[in-house]
Amino acid sequence: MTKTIVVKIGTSSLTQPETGQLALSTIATLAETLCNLRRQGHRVILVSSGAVGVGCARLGLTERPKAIALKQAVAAVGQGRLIRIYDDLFTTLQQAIAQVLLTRSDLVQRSRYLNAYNTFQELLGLGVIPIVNENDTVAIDELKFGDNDTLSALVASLVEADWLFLLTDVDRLYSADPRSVPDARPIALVSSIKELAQLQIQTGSQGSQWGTGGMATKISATRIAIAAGVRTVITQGRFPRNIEKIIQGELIGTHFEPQPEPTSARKRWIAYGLVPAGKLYLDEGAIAAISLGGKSLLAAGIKAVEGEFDTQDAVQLCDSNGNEIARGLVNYNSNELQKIRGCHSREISTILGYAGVETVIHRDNLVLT
Ligand SMILES: Nc1ncnc2c1ncn2[C@@H]1O[C@H](COP(=O)(O)OP(=O)(O)O)[C@@H](O)[C@H]1O
Ligand SMILES: N[C@@H](CCC(=O)OP(=O)(O)O)C(=O)O
Repeated sequence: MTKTIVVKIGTSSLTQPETGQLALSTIATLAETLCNLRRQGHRVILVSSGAVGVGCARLGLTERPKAIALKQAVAAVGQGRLIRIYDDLFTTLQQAIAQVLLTRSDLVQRSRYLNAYNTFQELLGLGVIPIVNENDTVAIDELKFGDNDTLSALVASLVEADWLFLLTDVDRLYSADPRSVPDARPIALVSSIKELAQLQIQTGSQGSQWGTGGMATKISATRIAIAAGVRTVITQGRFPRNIEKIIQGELIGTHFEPQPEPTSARKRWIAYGLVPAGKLYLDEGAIAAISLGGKSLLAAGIKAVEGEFDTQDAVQLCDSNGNEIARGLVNYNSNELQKIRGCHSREISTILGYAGVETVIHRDNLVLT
């Protein structure tokens, strides 16, 4: 049966740790593996990091630049070389590829989100393997994916993939970073988002020398993917052939079971496509009503409002410690909410001087995260 498979490979797997030069044999084996999957009839998307790492190697820089403009310039050098190498390898294997460079704002606007969806469908329909990266050269700080783990999960969610493979330089997820905690416990299977939270994985502060987010971004990406119904696997990039073995049923790496009832496409867009413009801090009653009762959010349950936002913007809903519980589209802007927070819905028209809707966020526009 045809499956949609998204594979994300990180800089740490694409490059040699000592020299920063490309790990050519890994990339070639990855290309062969993805071509095999295509020949078996699967639809394949590759999310490839490496623009900054390859750009650094090309320019003789020995560490990842911190200054934004330099990083963007280096990414422009590296992305061209990276795609050239992929094109050479895939062309040898008679497989067409496409370069898809996305920015965060491509997913914010609903029309552009749907446009990205249509383009992926068209490419997959043509039998092409899209090779996706963040458009690092133009991405601005306030509006970027920041790491390709998140980008790959959003792409997997967008195309409703069956599988997401996060290829990295460790063989699986551990209870803590195995580099600094040698007796960290390996994890083979995580069967729900709840179990993932209960495991309380320690991720340290960052990843390998060239990687961006370390394991922390892989875990948050996994949450996005499994909520969208995508089976996710964290495994070692050095052995790309394992992807085929895993699809055939071998338990290699760490497997995350998808949520049985995935969140709807529109709610996924609200939760992960949009960038939240503010925060609403809720009282216990409101938290119980939205998370257990499936209710809409009313003004009475809002304790505090943070940020400046407009009607229909996305906001985060948090408990008093700032932990996010849900996201949603607001029916009032931040100025209005400052005035009506904590008030009963029937008081809204008196306070604002005009009649507004009863709910601050209707349950159809509210997603538990
Ligand atoms: N709990 C954990 N389990 C496994 N690896 C972890 C964990 N916490 C941190 N890490 C580190 O995350 C690194 C992989 O992340 P990163 O360098 O960003 O890779 P990539 O370039 O593949 O995205 C590993 O090298 C490992 O040291
Ligand atoms: N877009 C950046 C990669 C960002 C990123 O997430 O890197 P990595 O942690 O190696 O997957 C690049 O191409 O260098």
